Amino acid sequence: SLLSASLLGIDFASPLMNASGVCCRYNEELDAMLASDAGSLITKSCTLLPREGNPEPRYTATALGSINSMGLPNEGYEYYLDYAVKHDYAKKPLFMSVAGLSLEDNMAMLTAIREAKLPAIVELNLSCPNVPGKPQIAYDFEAMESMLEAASRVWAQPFGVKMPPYFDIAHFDEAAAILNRHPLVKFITCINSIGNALVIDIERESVVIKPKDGFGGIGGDYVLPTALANVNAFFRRCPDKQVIGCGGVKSGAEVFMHLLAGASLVQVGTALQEEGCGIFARLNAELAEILQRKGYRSLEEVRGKLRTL
Ligand SMILES: O=C(O)c1[nH]c(=O)[nH]c(=O)c1I
Repeated sequence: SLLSASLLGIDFASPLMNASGVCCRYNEELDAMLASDAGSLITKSCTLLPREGNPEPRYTATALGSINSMGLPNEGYEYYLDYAVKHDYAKKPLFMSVAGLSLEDNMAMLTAIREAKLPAIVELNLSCPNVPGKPQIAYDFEAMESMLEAASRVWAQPFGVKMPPYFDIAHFDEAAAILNRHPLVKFITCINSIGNALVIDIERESVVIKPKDGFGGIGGDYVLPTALANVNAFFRRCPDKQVIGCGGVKSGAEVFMHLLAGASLVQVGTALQEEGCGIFARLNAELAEILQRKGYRSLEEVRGKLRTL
């Protein structure tokens, strides 16, 4: 149909899904995603053991988006593996986000998930910005290379990566070259939040989240142009891979922008957190209206068709 999409040869009724971290920590949230009009769903990034995460308040919405320093709160990988074992893959595809605190933890989780022999799609999170003392992997190119080499060896089947935003053409070039050296990396999700921003409330003359003196990753309107640039930069540099767009989606228009930039699927974070799962019916309808108005009959016809001047 008009909104059909595919990734790794798997079919999706809609290109839309949640961004990992939103509406996906607990079974009830994942079931709400399953019942929604999203084409697929992804679990909260998981660690070997359950984590409470950072002290609250650790998420705040603003007029232009959101700021968070959650600190990787999750139920531990076995909780999400249980969900993946029970999931009905004929209903809609399921992604698992993995964000171990070390290379060894990631290998242990990937081994356990591999041994479960499930059709779940793995998105390896290389960009968690809020674990104090842990620099995010994708800003350390040697660490990223090592992680991808180990994950390719251990997982030994297609997977994807969740990337932070880059802001320098030389960094797009180097990161893409590393990803292109790992053929099992079949999709790239761009972007994670823009890390370590600071939101100030002038009434209280204060920061708005407790962890890290108020420093946190931002999402929403703040990040849309950066997200589109990262989607298009990796789409241009990685012709053998697919790109999942994430960042600044709140209407059909931004979904359409991500598709033009090269996205195969599109994730929704801040707007989902604020509006709830009903957003997917609205976004599907708004996207369909744009496609019909412009005479497109499939997402294929739009993907990567961004014109330059
Ligand atoms: O603080 C978090 O839990 C978090 N927050 C984000 O904005 N992105 C991430 O990948 C993660 I793992």
